[in-house]
Amino acid sequence: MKNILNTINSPQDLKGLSILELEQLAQELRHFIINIVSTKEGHLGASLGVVELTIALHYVFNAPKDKLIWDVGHQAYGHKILTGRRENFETNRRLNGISGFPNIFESEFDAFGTGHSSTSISAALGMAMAAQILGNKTQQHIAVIGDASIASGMAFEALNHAGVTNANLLVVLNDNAIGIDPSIGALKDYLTQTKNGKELNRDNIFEALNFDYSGPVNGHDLSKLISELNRLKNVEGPKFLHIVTTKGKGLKKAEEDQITYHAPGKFDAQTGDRITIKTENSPLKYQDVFGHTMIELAEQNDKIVGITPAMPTGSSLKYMIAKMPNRAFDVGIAEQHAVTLAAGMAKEGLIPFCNIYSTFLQRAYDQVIHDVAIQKLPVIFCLDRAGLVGNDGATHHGVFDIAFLRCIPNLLIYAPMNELDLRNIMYTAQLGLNLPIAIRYPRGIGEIIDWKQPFEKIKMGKAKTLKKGTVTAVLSIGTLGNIVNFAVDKLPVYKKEQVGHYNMQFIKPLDIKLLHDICRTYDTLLTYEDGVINGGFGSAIGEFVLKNNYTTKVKMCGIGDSFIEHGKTQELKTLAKIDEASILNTILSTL
Ligand SMILES: Cc1ncc(C[n+]2csc(CCOP(=O)(O)OP(=O)(O)O)c2C)c(N)n1
Ligand SMILES: CC(=O)[C@@H](O)[C@H](O)COP(=O)(O)O
Ligand SMILES: [Mg+2]
Repeated sequence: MKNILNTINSPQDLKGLSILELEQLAQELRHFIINIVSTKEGHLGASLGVVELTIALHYVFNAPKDKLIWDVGHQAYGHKILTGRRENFETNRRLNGISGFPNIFESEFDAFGTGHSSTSISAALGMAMAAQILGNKTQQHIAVIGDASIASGMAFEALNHAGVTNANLLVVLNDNAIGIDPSIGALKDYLTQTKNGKELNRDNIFEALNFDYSGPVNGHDLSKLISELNRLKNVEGPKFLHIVTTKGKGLKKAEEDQITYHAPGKFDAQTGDRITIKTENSPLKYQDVFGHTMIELAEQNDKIVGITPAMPTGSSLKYMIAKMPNRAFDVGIAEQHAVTLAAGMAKEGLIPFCNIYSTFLQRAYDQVIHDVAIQKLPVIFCLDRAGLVGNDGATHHGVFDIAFLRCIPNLLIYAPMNELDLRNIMYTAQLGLNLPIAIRYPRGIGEIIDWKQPFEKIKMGKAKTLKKGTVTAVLSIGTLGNIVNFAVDKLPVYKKEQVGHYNMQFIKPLDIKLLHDICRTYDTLLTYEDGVINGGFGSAIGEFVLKNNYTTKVKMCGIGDSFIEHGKTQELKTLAKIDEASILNTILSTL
């Protein structure tokens, strides 16, 4: 049989195909995605689930003239492959390769950049309203959003607004009943009832919001999808199509274990078996240290509760959710709610550990200030994925948190250098700090195999002197300090004596006494952080030096004033000059 996928270089090439040919194309597209993701890694289940939808949308609509927006964008692999990126799809998420998410700089077919969830309806509505204002009557606007993403506040805000406009907007709800972890909440229950034909005499929620609702439609039935999309194309105003799909469709293992196969790493393309590297006698991931320590602490202190907005597996709060379901909560993709929920609990005397990926906390900035910090509520924020996260790229790096949190009064900020520090700060925080604290730690494995040591209390605002010197002091924050240690070790002996290294631990409050000593001793301070230097930890040190009229030189090292793209974390560290070799060179340049 002739391969059809190889003949599709743009959606125009789909237009003349029969339904049978489109169905063949769907199978080829699935295999193509499976083959590449099995070796190059990336998000799998979501793209497999929307293969038919992707083909149907590109068959019925005319992108790039019509605007197609993929919420989160982790399901857009099929879209990328059909829109001229088949040949370089194997560079997906790699350094200098294509992005794992839609990106307006990559292709005119990517109508809007995504990565963080629940933005698609607002963006599509904005485009639809722009089209009206600009007198463009023929352009179509489609937002494709998942069942977990539509439950987020931003999506509700957009639906609420769209319903009182006559904008030409189509929202396609791709309902597979799962996010990364199973979807949660009353809306999920409602959707389940709708799918089962049991709406229990309720009005349809989406019709109540003034959308023209249709569905549920089997999202793997190409002819049904095409005929429904063709009908909706000619309906005026906001429209809502509810489709039902299976995440991971077409790969048995991915259908059976949808959580793991959201982004499974390398696997055998035929059997679906994951290729895991044996990790015996290697350190755990920071996430697992967090997850197990939560249980340990919660067993000792019954005031402790855990909160995650939709990342129980990623954050490892899943262990506590499984063991203590009444004290650990997945609240769905709801970062703002997660923060204020934690504030409410803290106000009533509970000790909430609110675990949020650094990048997703950006969503809840006002809540951190308005609901937590102003009221000095002792919420313990565990900011997972702080620093460079690697292949997810610019939308996901946790590089802004130090800069955007440092300016908030009443908030303590701490970065552990290793697992023991992480455990000890978690222990210390739950003893009672009377202030909120943000604990930032990176994605991935740590440094220490024997991490389960007895807890020790950490002194607030105290840095650790790792090594004394005479000429240059390196001031580091977090796990980057380990790389600085390696770099310092590589210095020639007579130069090594000149270099001091301080693990500052607290970005706020700074260890002022030690900083005075350091400024009196050294000619140059080198600050190292895995976050932006504009406004970050280095800026804090620079401000200290300026305020106290020291003449000490300060060189700030970290992420500069540009977005870091995708690639292996190690590659990105090298680009940002926060890898061992660059640190060594920078230190040498100051001696
Ligand atoms: C604001 C935000 N919070 C969390 C995430 C992490 N995240 C990525 S995909 C996803 C689940 C999305 O589920 P759904 O919308 O149902 O799409 P599906 O994967 O099922 O296609 C989550 C929680 C994110 N990208 N953005
Ligand atoms: C699309 C998305 O936002 C998530 O799937 C994210 O890629 C998860 O990142 P981790 O792999 O670091 O949990
Ligand atoms: Mg889903």
